[in-house]
Amino acid sequence: MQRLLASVPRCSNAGRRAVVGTSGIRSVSSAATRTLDALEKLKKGSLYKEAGIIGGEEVTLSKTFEVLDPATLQPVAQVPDLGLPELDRAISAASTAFSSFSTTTTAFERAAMLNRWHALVMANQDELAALITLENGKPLAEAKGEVAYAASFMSWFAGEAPRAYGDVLVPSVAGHRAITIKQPVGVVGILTPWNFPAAMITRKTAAAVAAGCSVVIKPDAETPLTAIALAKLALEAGIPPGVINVVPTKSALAEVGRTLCEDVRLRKLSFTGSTAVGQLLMAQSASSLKKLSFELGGNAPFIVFEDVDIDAAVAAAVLCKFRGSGQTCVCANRMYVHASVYDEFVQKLTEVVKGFKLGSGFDAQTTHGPLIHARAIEKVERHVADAVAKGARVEVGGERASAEVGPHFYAPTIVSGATSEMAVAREETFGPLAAVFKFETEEEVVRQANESDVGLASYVFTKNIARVMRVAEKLEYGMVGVNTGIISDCAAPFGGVKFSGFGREGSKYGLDEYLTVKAVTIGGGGW
Ligand SMILES: NC(=O)c1ccc[n+]([C@@H]2O[C@H](COP(=O)([O-])OP(=O)(O)OC[C@H]3O[C@@H](n4cnc5c(N)ncnc54)[C@H](O)[C@@H]3O)[C@@H](O)[C@H]2O)c1
Ligand SMILES: O=CCCC(=O)O
Repeated sequence: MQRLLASVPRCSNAGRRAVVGTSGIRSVSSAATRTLDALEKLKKGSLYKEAGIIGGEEVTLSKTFEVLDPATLQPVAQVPDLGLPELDRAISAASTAFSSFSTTTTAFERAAMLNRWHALVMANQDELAALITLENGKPLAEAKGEVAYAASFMSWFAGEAPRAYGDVLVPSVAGHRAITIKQPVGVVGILTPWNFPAAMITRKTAAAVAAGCSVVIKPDAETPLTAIALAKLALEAGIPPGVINVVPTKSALAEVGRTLCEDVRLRKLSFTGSTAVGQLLMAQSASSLKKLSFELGGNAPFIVFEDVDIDAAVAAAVLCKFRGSGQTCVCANRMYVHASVYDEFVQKLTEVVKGFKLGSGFDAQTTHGPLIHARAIEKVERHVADAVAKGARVEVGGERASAEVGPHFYAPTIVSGATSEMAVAREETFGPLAAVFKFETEEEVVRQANESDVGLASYVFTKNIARVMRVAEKLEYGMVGVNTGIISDCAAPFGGVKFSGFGREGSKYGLDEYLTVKAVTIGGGGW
């Protein structure tokens, strides 16, 4: 604690309110004190751990890496920087655990474990949310929502575990009988991003546990604390040691990533993150031919036709675009609005965004937190500058937030007059920039929406049911939200097409990612 306190940059104007830039967005600048208070409280609890988890044991190392609060850049933890020797131990522990877990537990027992894990996570919702806010920066209320979302995958897959049905087949060979059985795929490597420190882990891990697999999780180095806490609660819930292992690493990221791909003791890899890293992991997995599920980047179109309730479309756009300060893979990236309602939509959206309050996620007044790192800010800046240079108009924001708010804040921004020549049309911003495009016809907007190499989420707003079906069928995306900006649901399959990857998470399809189908053909007759 002393070590961390000593390196904290003290906020000279703690408690004062600031008005950000020219945008009129108000924010709060007592973040450093709030982070320290939260940290102190977390350290008194049982979930804050600076350790890897291997075979059920906490693993520490003298070599550590620093975890920062992105709102203030204060160090909030020193986590062991594990490397290949510890990864090897984790894979061994997972392999040993798999032998017994996959054969000696029934699906009902695994469901009971998942339900107990769910109960413990929800009982510790506040503490887990504080960990998420500490290392990711999202507002506490949003972090609490993420904890509930993360837990929903535990109860969902508890329900799915006993439903790993096989089939009775009708063989073409006389005298044969045949069935299929589904079996756990084996040890799974799980690589997760920083934007949902809890939910991206549980969406994969709960399905794996339901199927009877064991896992080795490599959390993002920006947000390892939540992963460690979840693994501790899994042990408390009775999930056997070695079934869930967590290997935090920073300096050995490339080697650990490569080993997770190449090691044949792992039979599956599940990754959520950027397309570029997904391509690297797929190439590295060629030699081991393991099963892969990749949920990669998006560039979501958000289409508003002229026949909608504009207030409802604006409310949905706000949630869809600015959740996590624009750092979710399903955030709207290109807003296409029909020419006849364009001005009204832009004006109403701008009014709402002007009311946002940037600041520490621990401040109850904060509506939007920081971006995760400097590269994220630079990308938003590049997209805004490019759009403005090509003729877009900044309606609100358009610049970094004032330094008083914090080093990683970008003012939530709306640009109108966006066109397909702009970088924001082709690349995912992954930040708080809403680019609004104008369109005239259904045909034109569907063509523009599909002019993307990725295909994760898409959104359509219209009251015309025939148009809903036409457009939903034509959109080259894995997910289509109709008259809603929120599509994330444990019951619905989550995943993309094209360069957004493959595989589906959550839903009745999510379990299959962790199972293999075996055909059992019985000859010999006698029946
Ligand atoms: N689909 C999502 O939920 C999601 C989440 C985070 C980031 N992204 C995408 O990534 C972009 C930028 O985010 P970023 O800067 O964190 O991206 P990044 O490509 O640097 O990292 C993404 C993830 O890949 C991991 N990673 C990086 N190199 C690796 C390697 N050699 N082996 C194994 N794992 C490796 C990182 O630890 C991180 O978890 C965004 O614009 C977005 O498109 C998507
Ligand atoms: O960012 C990736 C996941 C987003 C979600 O599950 O809502």
